Amino acid sequence: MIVRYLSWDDYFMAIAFLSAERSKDPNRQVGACLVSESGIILGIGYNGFPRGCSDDDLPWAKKSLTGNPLETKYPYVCHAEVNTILNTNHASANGQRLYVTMFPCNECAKIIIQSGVKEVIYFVEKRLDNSDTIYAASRKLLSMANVSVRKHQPEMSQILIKFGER
Ligand SMILES: O=c1[nH]c(=O)n([C@H]2C[C@H](O)[C@@H](COP(=O)(O)O)O2)cc1CO
Ligand SMILES: [Zn+2]
Repeated sequence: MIVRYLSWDDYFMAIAFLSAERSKDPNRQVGACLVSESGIILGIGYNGFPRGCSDDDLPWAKKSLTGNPLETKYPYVCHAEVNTILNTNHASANGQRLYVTMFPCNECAKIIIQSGVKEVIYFVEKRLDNSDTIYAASRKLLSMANVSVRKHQPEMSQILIKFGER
């Protein structure tokens, strides 16, 4: 019998996808998975409001009806990459890889670089509104800091998880 098993890249990207499912952002769920050089998972995260800051008290809106930016999610939300790096359950080590469902913004790129991540593997490059500068700056910083960047090439087109007896 041939066993169908996941490649390492599909495995870690699938974990980033699964983690994204935890996000309460109604417009965009982002997930990430930080992996050591030897393939040990160091951290997992998704976009959400900071710990102790309730979704009941903060807005998920992209735009404010009154034009007040404090009535949108942007000043409050923690990006998936930042949560993942901060949630790491292990001392930092060389050669870390970060799997992300979406190409990181420039603010995340700074944190990725400073935390010692050596490679970013992303699934999609989404253009957010007026965001060209953000992604150009991100690419520039990652390249200057010698952080490799590559787009994930899935081997499996879908992974189905069924709860039940195995
Ligand atoms: O690098 C990122 N990582 C990340 O987690 N996000 C999150 C923050 C927001 O909750 C959401 C972006 O929302 P929107 O696409 O509606 O503007 O994605 C956004 C970026 C920007 O690329
Ligand atoms: Zn970001």
